[in-house]
Amino acid sequence: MFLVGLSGGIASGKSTVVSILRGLGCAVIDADVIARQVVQVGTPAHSQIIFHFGEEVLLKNGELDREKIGAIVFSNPEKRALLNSITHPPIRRAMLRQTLCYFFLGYKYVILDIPLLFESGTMTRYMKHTVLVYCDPQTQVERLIRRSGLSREDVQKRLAAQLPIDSKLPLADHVIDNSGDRESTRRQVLQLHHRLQSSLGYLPTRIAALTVGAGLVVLMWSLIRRLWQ
Ligand SMILES: Nc1ncnc2c1ncn2[C@@H]1O[C@H](COP(=O)(O)OP(=O)(O)OP(=O)(O)O)[C@@H](O)[C@H]1O
Repeated sequence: MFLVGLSGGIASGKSTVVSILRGLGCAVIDADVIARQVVQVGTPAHSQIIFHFGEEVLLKNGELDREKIGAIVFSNPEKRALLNSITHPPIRRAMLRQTLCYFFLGYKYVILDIPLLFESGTMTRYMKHTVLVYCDPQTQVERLIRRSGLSREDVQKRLAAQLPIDSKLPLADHVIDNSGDRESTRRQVLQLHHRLQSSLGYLPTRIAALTVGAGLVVLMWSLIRRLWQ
């Protein structure tokens, strides 16, 4: 099995592409969903965040006020590093657990949908392939306005706070251009899926796992034989 990192820009079409991939039966791990799960009420990360950031970052129902925490860490790199040091280890563990599940289920590749994959600089090294869901900046603005109802000015501000999507183009192994209609995107996703599915990149981990498994069986067998003798 091998890992495929998928990312894009705000409203570039990541969810659209992921839902096509899921429809094809692909294994997808959503980093955003995991990031929410690990800070749910009652989790160790939730308690640590209250300890370091105070109860003022909570909503009335005890959940974290993501907007408030976002505003704090946006302007304070130390707090951002602190928050990351609390949340990243359980996120990594959960991703690893899900990846192993898919491995044992026999999937050839697993897609990790990571919004800041290219910005993180470290995650790409674990990926055999990286995919950028691209959308030309003008279409991106129009779709974001339509989806959010924000003014053009606010949308431009949001986009300016992110790495421009064009600068991610040279960083990706594959690009799905979602600037056109949904059918064109679907065709590109199908092509990519066939390419990844027919790749032999999954063999090294399978062979390694089979070798370890066979080694364990031999070890157990010789232990049992010794006990019987
Ligand atoms: N090919 C397309 N044609 C028309 N509209 C599209 C297309 N792809 C996506 N959209 C619309 O654009 C908006 C953004 O798409 P989507 O939610 O897939 O992007 P995203 O990258 O997951 O966004 P974000 O990360 O900001 O949540 C949605 O309203 C979606 O319906």
